[in-house]
Amino acid sequence: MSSRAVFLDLSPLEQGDLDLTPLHSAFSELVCHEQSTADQIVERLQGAQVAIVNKVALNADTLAACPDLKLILVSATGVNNIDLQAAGERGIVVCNCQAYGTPTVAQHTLMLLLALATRLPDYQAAVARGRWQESGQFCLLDFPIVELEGKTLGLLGHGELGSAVSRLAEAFGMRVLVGNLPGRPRRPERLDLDDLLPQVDALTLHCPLTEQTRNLIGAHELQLMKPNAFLINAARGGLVDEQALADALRRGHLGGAATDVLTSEPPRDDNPLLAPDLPRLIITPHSAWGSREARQRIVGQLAENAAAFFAGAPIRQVN
Ligand SMILES: NC(=O)C1=CN([C@@H]2O[C@H](COP(=O)(O)OP(=O)(O)OC[C@H]3O[C@@H](n4cnc5c(N)ncnc54)[C@H](O)[C@@H]3O)[C@@H](O)[C@H]2O)C=CC1
Ligand SMILES: O=C(O)C(=O)CO
Repeated sequence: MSSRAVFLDLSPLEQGDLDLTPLHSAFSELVCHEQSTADQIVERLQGAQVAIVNKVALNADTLAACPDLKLILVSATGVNNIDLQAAGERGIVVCNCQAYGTPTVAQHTLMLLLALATRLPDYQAAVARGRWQESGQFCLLDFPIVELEGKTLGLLGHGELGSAVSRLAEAFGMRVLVGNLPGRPRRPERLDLDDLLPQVDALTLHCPLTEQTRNLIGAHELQLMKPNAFLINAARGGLVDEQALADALRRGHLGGAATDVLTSEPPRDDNPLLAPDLPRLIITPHSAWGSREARQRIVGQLAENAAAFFAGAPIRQVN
């Protein structure tokens, strides 16, 4: 099989610091685009057997208009941007990258939890405003600090990243509880959401975005959480109802929230979580995965996935 591959959105992966040789060696021809808008996708994929995407959406109509396509390589773990069913119906194999950034994403998640517990953004802003010099004492303690040891962390998603976060949280002396997820077989050793939420001091999300997990955390779930609990989302924006979270923070219901992901990325200015008056909210720009080490592992996995597919034994196939 000839192997013409088109990478539709290389720019988030390649920041000028990677060795792309394995990727170029994996195909007879590789065309790379920095980014592709929705109306460029079909034209760019004409004659391509392989599409490589990170967050570009490949829906049923797009796939129908690309009859040569045999393989989609996702340069990420999350595959919610691909219509997996439509791909399967057309005999297109979809492979993702797995465990490529476990230390990087887990440290980011813990960083968000630590920043919430220690009120890092508030103290940093206070020092920048000159509050320390004015304080008349050696320290500034304007914002209550939470000790994590002995507190309970709830996990929704206990795969690669959830397990790594669990290990780090246990190293901080936290008790970890895992929740059952909609769309997955119920496991007796895990807690149903309504039982889990009132018990946790912090909740962190590490599951995929699917139709069943969309708005997993909405107004009802936020209300079940302790009024001083933390919510952390380094998985996918659609897992949390953003308006409900903004309302809860404004009411002072949560101790704080931190998110690395928003429902649409890049976000629009009218995203409810970008409102300037929201207290105790930390936002990072979907940067949790982005160490050079993690991005280089993605390059390696994309090349491995391509080689395995051409050898007739696909690996990391998700459909
Ligand atoms: N912010 C970032 O930079 C990154 C975000 N992610 C997100 O984190 C998510 C989790 O990544 P990993 O832990 O590596 O994945 P994983 O596949 O190892 O673990 C996923 C967890 O969710 C559960 N799960 C799987 N399919 C499900 C479904 N259909 N419905 C409900 N639950 C399901 C699994 O049981 C498992 O507990 C990814 O799907 C991705 O969306 C991943 C990497 C980087
Ligand atoms: O790997 C993922 O799912 C990410 O979101 C990073 O691209």
